[in-house]
Amino acid sequence: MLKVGFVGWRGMVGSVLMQRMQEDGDFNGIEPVFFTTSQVGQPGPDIGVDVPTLKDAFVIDELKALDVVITCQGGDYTSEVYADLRKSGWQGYWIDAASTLRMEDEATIVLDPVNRKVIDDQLAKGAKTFVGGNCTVSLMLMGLGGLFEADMIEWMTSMTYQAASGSGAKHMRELLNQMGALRDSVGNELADPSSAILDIDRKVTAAMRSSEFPTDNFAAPLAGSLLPWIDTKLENGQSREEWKAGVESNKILGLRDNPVPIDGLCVRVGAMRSHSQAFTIKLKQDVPLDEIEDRIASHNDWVKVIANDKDATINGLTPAAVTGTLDVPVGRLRKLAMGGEYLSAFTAGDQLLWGAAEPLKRMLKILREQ
Ligand SMILES: NC(=O)C1=CN([C@@H]2O[C@H](COP(=O)(O)OP(=O)(O)OC[C@H]3O[C@@H](n4cnc5c(N)ncnc54)[C@H](OP(=O)(O)O)[C@@H]3O)[C@@H](O)[C@H]2O)C=CC1
Ligand SMILES: N[C@@H](CC(=O)OP(=O)(O)O)C(=O)O
Repeated sequence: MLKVGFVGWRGMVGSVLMQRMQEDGDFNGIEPVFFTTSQVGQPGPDIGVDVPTLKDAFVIDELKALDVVITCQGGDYTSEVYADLRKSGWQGYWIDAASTLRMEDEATIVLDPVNRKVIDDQLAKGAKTFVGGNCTVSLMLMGLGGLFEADMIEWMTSMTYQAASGSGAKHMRELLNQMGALRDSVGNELADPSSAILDIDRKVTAAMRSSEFPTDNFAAPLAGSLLPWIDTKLENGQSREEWKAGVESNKILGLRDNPVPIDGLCVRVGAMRSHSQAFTIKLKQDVPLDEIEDRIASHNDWVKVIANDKDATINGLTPAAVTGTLDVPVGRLRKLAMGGEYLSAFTAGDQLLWGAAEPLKRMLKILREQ
């Protein structure tokens, strides 16, 4: 029976992983061991079977006893522990949600509905380190996998609309507090249907710009606004989040020698949980729209083509519609005015599921099936 250690199980990604593993009975047939960086000796989570008390996630000898480590603890933890654990001679499987190791040669980025063959090839070569991809990258590939599989894309841009949850729990709370502060700043005016909208607008803008407005986490107003920068700046002017689109997608697809150029702008918006993206896709050829729709829809069990009309779009192609589901709707599919080789598309998906927890959960399953 595989002895599997879980680190970071009570964080946002980790909690979703626990929930999904319980739903699918994934704790049956493994020996789970739970770790912590802050609560050593406290009871482990309730997963329906007895588990030992929490172990210290920094003790290499405890980790060495495991066949598999799954960590959703974050990049700092990976940086602190991974190299020492490997140096100690540990030959187990490391499955990680953090970005730290993604572009390392020894790491395979996992998204098995898209790159099962790459994963199997790496396993056959003895690979032991498997990392989930960036959330927007994984969701883009789940949505457009059919076009990549058919080698139809010459280049593409991805313009993202990323939810507060991508930054963590504290940011989700801050977004709600910002929304509440804006609403409270005009409570009296909203109660009076005859109050002037320009007065409401002026007061809301003043509240947003006030030093009292809660911005400790985002460093700027997000509610009622947006933030066109995510993560740190690279020398070429890209944000790190934008850089990941090209390098991670091509690594996932195994296209290192002949990469598809993918670039765009990453924007934080006031959605709670679920990222959206708008794509401009330059096709290699002018392919009819119905063939494009068929290829997208038939790629995997979760992608759904949404008809390019208003009702279907606003009911099925939004963060509100997809949050908490594994669905990856793709819509707004139409040829752009630039010509028949230019395609637009829009997708939304729950970044805590396909964007984070689900690929890790499925990687553990792949290891168990070996
Ligand atoms: N958020 C996202 O959408 C995505 C995140 N990732 C990556 O996954 C990793 C983890 O991210 P995320 O889950 O957002 O991180 P969280 O901040 O939610 O959790 C990380 C750790 O914080 C500790 N912690 C401290 N206080 C609390 C509390 N009150 N409740 C829960 N946990 C607490 C826990 O460790 P302990 O029990 O040891 O104290 C927990 O494991 C990161 O590397 C991130 O980049 C990847 C894709 C998407
Ligand atoms: N950066 C993503 C979330 C995330 O954690 O990404 P990564 O796993 O690539 O660090 C966001 O802010 O929405």
